[in-house]
Amino acid sequence: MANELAIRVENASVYLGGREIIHDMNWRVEKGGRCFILGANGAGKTTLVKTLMGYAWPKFGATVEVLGNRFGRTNLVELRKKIAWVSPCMQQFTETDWTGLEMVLSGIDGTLGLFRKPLPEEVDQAKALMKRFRCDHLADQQIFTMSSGEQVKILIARALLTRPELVILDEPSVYLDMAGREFLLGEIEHIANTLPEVTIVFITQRIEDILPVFDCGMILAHGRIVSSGKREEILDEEHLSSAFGMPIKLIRNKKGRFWAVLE
Ligand SMILES: Nc1ncnc2c1ncn2[C@@H]1O[C@H](COP(=O)(O)OP(=O)(O)OP(=O)(O)O)[C@@H](O)[C@H]1O
Repeated sequence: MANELAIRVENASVYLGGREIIHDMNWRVEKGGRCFILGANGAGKTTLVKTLMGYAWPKFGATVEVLGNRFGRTNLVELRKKIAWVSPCMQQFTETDWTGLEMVLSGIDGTLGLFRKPLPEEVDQAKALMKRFRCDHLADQQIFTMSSGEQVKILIARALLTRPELVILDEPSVYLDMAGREFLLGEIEHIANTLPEVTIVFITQRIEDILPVFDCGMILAHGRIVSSGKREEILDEEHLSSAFGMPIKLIRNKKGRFWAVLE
């Protein structure tokens, strides 16, 4: 029997501002999969995520199915509660007087903001997650006063509070310094190793961020999948040089991570 799918996208072309941004995309991710999307600026990564969230729609004739829910026949508000999307662009919603703890707690109902009094056990869970991501000292600090890296940690803690079935990490390390990034990647690896039932999509423009636990993926360029499949097969110099439009050499470290250097 075929494995169940968490994501099924077929014949999807997405237009924004009158321009075709995603071109006739076909993509599948199995439930419990750990999948990466690598692409340069403007490749279409965020547009693809917006399509999965139902914020952007492909033209007629496409199929988008997420966690078994076929778009056009499903309640997107309910579906979004099962998806944790962590994106630096969410920070535009954080310019408020919410504190770190309130922001994390808003994850309970998948809303940006608190619309009910949380239960004591929900507060405990939120505090435990903040501790795990080393941002518990930010509980009473207003979000807009935090650094970008601190905000990202808060957003990740918030995302996990929803107990999601699908986690989309949209360039989560982009604002972090080197130590912060390595800490975050370690936590992501831990999540990937301890929550086998959760599907994780990791989006990045940095090759070195793709941990070996993300064993399959795609390289996206100009709204098209230029290669997809097993991590080891597609992260090669030829594919990467073509996707980023420059000659790239790869160095592989002992833990199986790749580092790009210019030729
Ligand atoms: N609302 C919009 N209207 C018109 N064009 C858009 C819109 N949103 C995105 N685009 C264009 O679509 C292309 C892909 O953008 P997208 O944000 O999906 O790329 P990305 O891979 O996420 O890039 P980055 O790594 O820079 O965030 C870009 O050329 C962008 O200008």
